Amino acid sequence: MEPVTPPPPYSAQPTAPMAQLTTTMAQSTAPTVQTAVPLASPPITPGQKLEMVQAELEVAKIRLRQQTRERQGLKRVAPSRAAVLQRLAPKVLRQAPRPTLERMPGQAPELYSPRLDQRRIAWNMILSEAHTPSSCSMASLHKTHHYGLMLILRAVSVSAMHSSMQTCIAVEDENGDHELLTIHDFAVTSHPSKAIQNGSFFVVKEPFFRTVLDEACVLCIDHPSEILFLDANDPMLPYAWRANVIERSPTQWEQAGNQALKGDDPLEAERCYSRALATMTASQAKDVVGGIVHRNRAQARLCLERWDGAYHDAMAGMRDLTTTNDDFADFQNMKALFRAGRAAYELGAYDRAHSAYTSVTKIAPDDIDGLRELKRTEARIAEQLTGVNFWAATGPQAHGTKVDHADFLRRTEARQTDTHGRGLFAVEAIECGDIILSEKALAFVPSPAVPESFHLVIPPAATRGTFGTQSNMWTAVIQKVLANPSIGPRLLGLYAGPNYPPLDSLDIPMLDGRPVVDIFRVENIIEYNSFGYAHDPDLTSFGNAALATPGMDNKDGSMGLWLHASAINHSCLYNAEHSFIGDTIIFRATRDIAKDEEITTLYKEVNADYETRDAALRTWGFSCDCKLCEADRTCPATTRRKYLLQQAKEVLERLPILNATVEPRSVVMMFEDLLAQIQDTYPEEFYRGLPRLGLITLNRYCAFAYSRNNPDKALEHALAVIAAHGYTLTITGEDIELDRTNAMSAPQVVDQLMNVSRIQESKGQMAVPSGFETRYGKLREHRSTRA
Ligand SMILES: C[S@@+](CC[C@H](N)C(=O)[O-])C[C@H]1O[C@@H](n2cnc3c(N)ncnc32)[C@H](O)[C@@H]1O
Repeated sequence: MEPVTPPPPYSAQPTAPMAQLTTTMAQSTAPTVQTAVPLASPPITPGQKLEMVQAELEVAKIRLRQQTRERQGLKRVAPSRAAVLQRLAPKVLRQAPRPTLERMPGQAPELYSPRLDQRRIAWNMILSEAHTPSSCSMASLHKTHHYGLMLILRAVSVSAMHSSMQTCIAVEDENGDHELLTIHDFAVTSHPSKAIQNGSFFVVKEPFFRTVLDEACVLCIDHPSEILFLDANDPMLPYAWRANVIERSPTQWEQAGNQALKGDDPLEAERCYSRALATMTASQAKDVVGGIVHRNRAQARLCLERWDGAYHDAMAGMRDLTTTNDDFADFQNMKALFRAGRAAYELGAYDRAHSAYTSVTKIAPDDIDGLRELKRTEARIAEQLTGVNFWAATGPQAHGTKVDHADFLRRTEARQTDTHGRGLFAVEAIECGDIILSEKALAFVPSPAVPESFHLVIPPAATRGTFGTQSNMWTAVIQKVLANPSIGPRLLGLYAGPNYPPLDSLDIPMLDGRPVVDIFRVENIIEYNSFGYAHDPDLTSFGNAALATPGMDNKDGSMGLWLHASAINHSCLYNAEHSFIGDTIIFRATRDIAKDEEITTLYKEVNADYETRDAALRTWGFSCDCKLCEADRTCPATTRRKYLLQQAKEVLERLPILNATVEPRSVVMMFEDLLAQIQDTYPEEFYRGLPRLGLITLNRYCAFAYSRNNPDKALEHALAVIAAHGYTLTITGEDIELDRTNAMSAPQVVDQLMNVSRIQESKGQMAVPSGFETRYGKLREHRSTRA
């Protein structure tokens, strides 16, 4: 079978030995950056980081282009083994402690992200040109190299760290040609030894070289499915390499698996159990010993968080009770059911978990563990219908990073929109303030433990680099989907940017027993769909901000990917606002939402200046067509407003100096004058009923300035802040009505509403506590609950 889309890096004409490949394509892997900053240096701001990232990107690309020109079309001369090992040596020496590539249960995500040498500001990696994974099985490939072909290689060194996300190792082929091989860490994670050992054998499917900055060319593997490890006695190996290993019996493999499981090595245990099953006949696999091996492999897979496989193994490990009726068989089935229940629970398949635990309680009605798990699962099933009250009794802070609650998604569904791709729609009316949905992340990564250091991943053709938490997210998502291919259809159904049209089939194909995942598509999915935790806890409307790191931008701070919520499109006049509790995202309605109305949210804080706002949204590949953007685009005064807003910004920056040198009253008068001019740039025919964002900041300042000695003026400016957010406040006698149709909720609105209430109280007009105050009280910490 030929690959559907020929990957660009392959040379068109395969030749014989590895040594004769030519370098025709500019593929690159940069060396790790040597920029050293002393440990005690002050923290680097996101802005400075971005500058460094851009500078590095430019330097790397210039050097790369130059070297590519020099090498274009050159016949490759195979380096000697000594030369290859010499190239590898410095990497081995400077190697930082390798991460544990497989995350163990209960281990916090940051512990398995690569630990960084703190003296380095960045570990960078320039990617290959994006290409699809090989779609060929081993049996369909010829035993040599390049497109349609494969290489069989032997490692001749220990592996070293090539970049923050790549391993490299010296290899040889059966002709005795030597090369350096770089492997994306994703591809190594499922290898039993967790790193490639000296002397190990493997097949590389459709291999290619890429040019690197400091070391001629290297063979490279990006997609995890393109490397397959072979046993020492595999018949595919050249005769001279093959070891005379005596094959173990199924029972011996099973015992080796048990030993590994006891020794806390679930990866090796899984490999041994798989070998035990592979060496059994079909009928053996179904009998008692086969059942034991399946159940044990289920346990190993639970430890590896391979829930899909764990569930199937556990179910395969069930003994048929119609033919056997003894206590031991019951005991074995309870084991299988507990394992199936746990795997299903972790996958969020609560109906399957419920059925497993119900069966447990049928076998042993008084089993405490069975009853507890059944109750827990029933609570999750109820939450899917009713939602979760995260604030009940203990409050949001009580939930850890990994929230043990079910998703609440039934009020919304994804549908096709006319112009924005898929969108999320309400299937029932939702009241202002109500929870629209809550969802656990497919993958969640907290901000790096060492914020001063960061990964930098640079696709060579792109103008953007990926850094910070986002590169850790990439690893987390790939690991999750490799371990649980059943997630594939929901993940691959997400928008992946303009270069990745929707797939015909969303199932993850299996080839040679391994899931085939296109890591470049997944990287784009993360880029377009993940949410970053707000970096300013003060701007977080509700939920806990513990995972947000002040001073970090989204790419550096905690972030996650939510499959259902990813269908939500942007609108500056949004009707939903999100926050986070642990790894759960929660959307609430900021106004009443009608049945069948589209749910929209803010992708980026809305800037009063249209050009700035539009530029930010264009990074997602669109221009917003909400009424506010439409007004800003067509209103002739938008340019003048930009000029005035710049003036206001400059004045505000000079505020401390002004306050010290000028009579405060004159500053306020200057602001009022500017406000009047900005107000003129919002003609009523364009902005009726819409927010006027350029009026917010200065009105807030004036409301504050007047709050001590001029309650009427303070009230006027407080009401102006509320109106500038798009709220229409109508006061008729004692009735106050707030029209939220085009409003933008914000903590400042809550502040100003409370200001209004205070001012009225000071004027002797006592407000009757209602709504917000009866629900949340008057305490300042509750200001975070939005209007
Ligand atoms: C997280 S996805 C949202 C779901 C997406 N529409 C889909 O089809 O799956 C983000 C992408 O949706 C599109 N999008 C979101 N809001 C939009 C808007 N207001 N106008 C046009 N496209 C929008 C953009 O292509 C953006 O990169």
